[in-house]
Amino acid sequence: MLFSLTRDPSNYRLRFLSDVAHTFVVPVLILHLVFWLRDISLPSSRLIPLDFAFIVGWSIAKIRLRNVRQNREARSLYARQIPRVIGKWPGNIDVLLKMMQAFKTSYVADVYLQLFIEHQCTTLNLRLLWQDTIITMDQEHAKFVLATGFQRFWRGRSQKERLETFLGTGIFNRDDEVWKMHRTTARPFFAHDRIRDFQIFEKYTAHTLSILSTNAASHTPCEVQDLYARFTLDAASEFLFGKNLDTLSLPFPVAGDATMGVKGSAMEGTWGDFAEAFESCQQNATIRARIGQNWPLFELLKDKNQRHAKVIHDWLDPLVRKAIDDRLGAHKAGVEIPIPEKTFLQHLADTTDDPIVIRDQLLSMLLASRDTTACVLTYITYLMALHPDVAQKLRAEVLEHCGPTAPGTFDSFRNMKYMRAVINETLRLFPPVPINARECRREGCVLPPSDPTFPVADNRPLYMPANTVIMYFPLLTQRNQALWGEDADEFDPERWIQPERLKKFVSNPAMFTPFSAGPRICIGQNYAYNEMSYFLVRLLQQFDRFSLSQEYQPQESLPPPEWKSPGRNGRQTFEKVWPAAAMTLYVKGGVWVKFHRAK
Ligand code: HEM
Repeated sequence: MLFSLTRDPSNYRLRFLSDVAHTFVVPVLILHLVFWLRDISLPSSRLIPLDFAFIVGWSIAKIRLRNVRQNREARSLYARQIPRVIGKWPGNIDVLLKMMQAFKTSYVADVYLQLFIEHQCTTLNLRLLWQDTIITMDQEHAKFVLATGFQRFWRGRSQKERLETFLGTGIFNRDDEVWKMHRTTARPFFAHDRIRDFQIFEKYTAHTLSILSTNAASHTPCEVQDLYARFTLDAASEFLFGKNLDTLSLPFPVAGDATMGVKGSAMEGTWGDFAEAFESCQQNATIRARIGQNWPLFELLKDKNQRHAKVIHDWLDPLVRKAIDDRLGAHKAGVEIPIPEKTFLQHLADTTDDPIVIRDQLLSMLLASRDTTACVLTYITYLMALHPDVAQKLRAEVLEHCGPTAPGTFDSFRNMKYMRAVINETLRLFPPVPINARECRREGCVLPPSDPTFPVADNRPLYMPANTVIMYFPLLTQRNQALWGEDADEFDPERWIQPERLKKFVSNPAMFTPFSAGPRICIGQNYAYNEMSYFLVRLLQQFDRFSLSQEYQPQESLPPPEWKSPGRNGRQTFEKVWPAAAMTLYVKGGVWVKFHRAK
């Protein structure tokens, strides 16, 4: 009974208390039972230290036993253990503290990259607080987890616990049958003819560009991360539930007056409340992941996502209620809307009566469509500001295929090779999901041979323990010099065009997986390419230069000087913004950019 209750991800406190009981209470009970059976009685001055010593001894024995079991299983599979980080303090507490400190100022994912370099391997066991936690930047291991060994992994309990209050039963937070049900429901809405209708993109692109034009006329910079998040949210909300949330009409952060929000700029009003809640939930989920499975210790009395989840639910619940009422009304009147004319929300309301399931699925879709696409557009704008030659070349291609006023079409996107190259190169350097995780199911397994990043002396494959989290890093794999060449950190769209360089990726597609891979590959990939291409065509028809306005960035969002100190390498030595990750990639403090109208 208790076991099944602790398996429900919303009972994370109970699960944590049960773990605590197993560690501290069970050994003491056993010890006292032995004393009682043997009729031994000790004064508490001796009993308490004895209890303590027994708990320590019990825990050490459990860890040793686990090691023995894992070694035995690894041997039986002709595999070896994943190399382990060995800190100076028990439980690698020193490593954990060092990592937590480094997270505050380090370049995105650099904490992990340094560990890989130090240990000269692409897959490592952090063993933080005696818990196995595998990290990998190995493209072969990530491919196995996501695709070829898909059946052996799932999102697992720890990920669901972290996200339950925020994403609940939505597609990102479920496995097996519920996940399949969500995917089957969503798939028809991403069919070719649905996503080739660009009217919605036109409407919200026009609104976004009118805002940019007003700012450009007064030479005022714009905070693009916030602007693009509104563009993608408004477009997605109309696409998914036929309703304009109209966040593009709400007040914007003011240049020179903006302060730091949870991720980007702080905003006010109802949009500010929603954005703050949305971003806080993502931030909390990331902090929980860093702490590991003992995070409930810090939230025993208060779930830090509860308040934020309520703000988000208050936004979505009326929409869900209306969809269910409309469906009931239509049913009574004997009206049946054909599937091609239904919105995703109407379709969801037809498949279930449960408002919570509908809301959770909507929320997952909004998260998927807003932050990811906005992230790519933000980084494209940033990179065009750093590389005016790329902006010029892209603009020339846009004018060649669409002229100065015609909208982009599906066929023109297919022919705009440079556009695709710029988008892919941005996705390579700044994948919107830069870090992700899965959990090995109840049986351990063997990972395939490592990629060629580091020489490996022992040829035996690595053993992946059961019920263990594995974190993988598309951002590190996609910047790995061993796979991409020495210029892996440079922004160079030509690598997607020059046949010799493109060959690398064509013969080894697992080195580029911004949309993930395998059965859970992104369902909105084509929608996203279309939306980004559509927007870029319109943007470049009107604007030809973009300049960063770093003087408007909040001071604490500027890249820290130590990124340029000797011994540092990679993009951090020349980055002009602070990329950071909280479920999705973003720019700390947002990006202030001046747009220059084409003559
Ligand atoms: C540049 C834009 C995008 C990128 C880079 C991206 C990336 C990803 C990635 C990496 C995953 C896998 C996450 C995981 O398994 O943990 C994913 C899943 C998903 N994406 Fe996207 N995405 C983008 C845009 C979109 C859009 C626009 C939509 C919908 C409107 C969407 C809908 C989804 C859904 C529903 C899933 C869950 C699939 C499943 O679990 O079966 N994505 N996306």
